[in-house]
Formats: sequence, C-alpha cells, structure tokens
Amino acid sequence: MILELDCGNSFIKWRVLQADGVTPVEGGVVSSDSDLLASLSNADKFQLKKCRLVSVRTLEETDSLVASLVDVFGLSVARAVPAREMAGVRNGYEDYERLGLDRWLALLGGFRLASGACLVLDFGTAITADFVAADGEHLGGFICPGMPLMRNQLRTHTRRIRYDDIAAERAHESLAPGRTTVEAVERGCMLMLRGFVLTQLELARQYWGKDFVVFLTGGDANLVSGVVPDARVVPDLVFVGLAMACPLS
Ligand SMILES: Nc1ncnc2c1ncn2[C@@H]1O[C@H](COP(=O)(O)OP(=O)(O)OP(=O)(O)O)[C@@H](O)[C@H]1O
Ligand SMILES: CC(C)(CO)[C@@H](O)C(=O)NCCC(=O)O
Ligand SMILES: [K+]
Repeated sequence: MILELDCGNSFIKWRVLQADGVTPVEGGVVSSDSDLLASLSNADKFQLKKCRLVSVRTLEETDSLVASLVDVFGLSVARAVPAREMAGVRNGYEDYERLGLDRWLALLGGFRLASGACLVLDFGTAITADFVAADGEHLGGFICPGMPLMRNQLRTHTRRIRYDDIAAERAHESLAPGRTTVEAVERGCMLMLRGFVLTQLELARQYWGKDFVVFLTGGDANLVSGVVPDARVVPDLVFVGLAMACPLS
C-alpha cells in the first residue's frame, strides 16, 4: 500500500491507498511526527511499501520525518519538488521555487479536475488563493492569515480577549453583531474570511466571466462553503496534485 502525506504548518494530513494508487484505505490528521508514526504503527495492517509526500516545513524537519519513515517502516519516499511547468500548468511565480508546494499541488489538481480556468482557495493555518487560466497559466495568488492565526493574534496581542474553544464554536451559530467578546471576535474573523473569498470570486469573474471552477480545500473550507454554493469542496485536492507530481514508478 501507499502512504501519502501533506505536511502543513500545523498538521500532517495522511492517507493510505491500495497498491493501485487510487483506492483510499484510511486517513487522518495528526499534529506531530510522533503522532503520525503512532497512527501508522499498525503498519502490518497497511503493508506500506511506498510513500509520497509534500511538505511546506523546513528542509531539516522534512528530512527528519523522511528518515523516521525509512527507519521505522522501510518505506521508499518520493517528495514533491518545485517545477516551472507540469501537466499543462505554468508556475506563475517570478521565482518558481518560492511558490508553496502545497499551493502548487492544489492548483495542479484543480486544473486537472476543472479542465479549464480555476480558482483554488485553501483554508489552513494560512489561507491561500491561486488563479489558473484556461490555457494553464498560473496568474499568481494571495496569502493571508487563516482563522486560527487571526483569532490567536487577537488573543495574544490584547489583554481582554480571552475565551475557550467551546465558546468559539457556539459563537458561529449566527453572524449577527456580537454581544459578547467571543461572538464579536469569532464573527468578525468569519466576516473577514468571507469577505476575502468574495473578493477572490470578483477577481476571477473579471478575468474569466462565469467560465471557471472554484475549489475549496483545507481544514476550514467548510466555514465558507455557504458563500460559494457552486464551489467544489475537495478536501484532498493537494493529494490529487501529489499523485500527479509523484507518479508511482
Ligand atoms: N481533524 C482535524 N484536525 C485538526 N484540524 C482540523 C481537523 N478538521 C478540521 N480542522 C481545521 O483545519 C484547520 C487546519 O487546516 P489544515 O489542516 O488544512 O492546514 P494546516 O496543516 O494547519 O496548515 P497549512 O496546510 O496551511 O500549512 C484548523 O484550523 C482546524 O480548524
Ligand atoms: C502559504 C503556505 C504557508 C500555505 O500553507 C505555504 O504554501 C508556504 O509556506 N508557501 C511559501 C510562500 C509562498 O507560497 O509564496
Ligand atoms: K494547506
């Protein structure tokens, strides 16, 4: 079986596929290398042979994880690397190696699934938007803080904003003006998130009229799916691109 990993800034998303490289067996989200190894420790069940991964972590962190996977499970590991061009898409960055590899893979996956122009919105630690035209030209994108960073900045840099996760969740029952601190902050950040999304949609319409597909991915994609009813929510979009960038040899 094949192990796939998407190593983000806060979490590692993992999934195991059958040897055919298509059929999913199991997957999860973990917050550390050791939690990942623990989740996979039942490796006999998976009979892992190969791994492909994408990481936006430092080279040292990624090397260390790869070394563990080789040591513990004897896996052969393929890593996604930057490319100027792939699968009909041209990387739009001035320095193509600087474009986050998770963004690159997600937009490769989006362009493949859309077979045309697409806007890829990823809601993780950071929120990213990427624009790919129908001819495969990546026009670039935007990066801003994700929901966890927005709320934590407020909690860290103010003295009177303090609340727990349960209260935060309750605050999202509505978007009415907040009458408590937790409601005011949570709904305020939510409106920033939605405003960002609507601005991206407006830009995509200016470029392409109605002729484009919107993809939502990342752990917080569900927070905005309501404002883009036509969007395709594809939680594993990065993995779609990963399979393209690291085909099984
Ligand atoms: N099972 C889960 N475990 C952890 N976070 C989850 C889970 N399901 C949804 N989330 C949400 O996902 C968000 C994290 O997003 P995601 O996992 O896509 O990115 P990340 O790895 O933190 O960062 P990035 O990919 O931007 O580097 C958190 O804000 C959290 O609210
Ligand atoms: C923006 C993030 C953090 C999103 O995960 C990642 O894609 C990244 O570290 N990118 C490098 C900077 C860039 O894409 O311009
Ligand atoms: K991501």
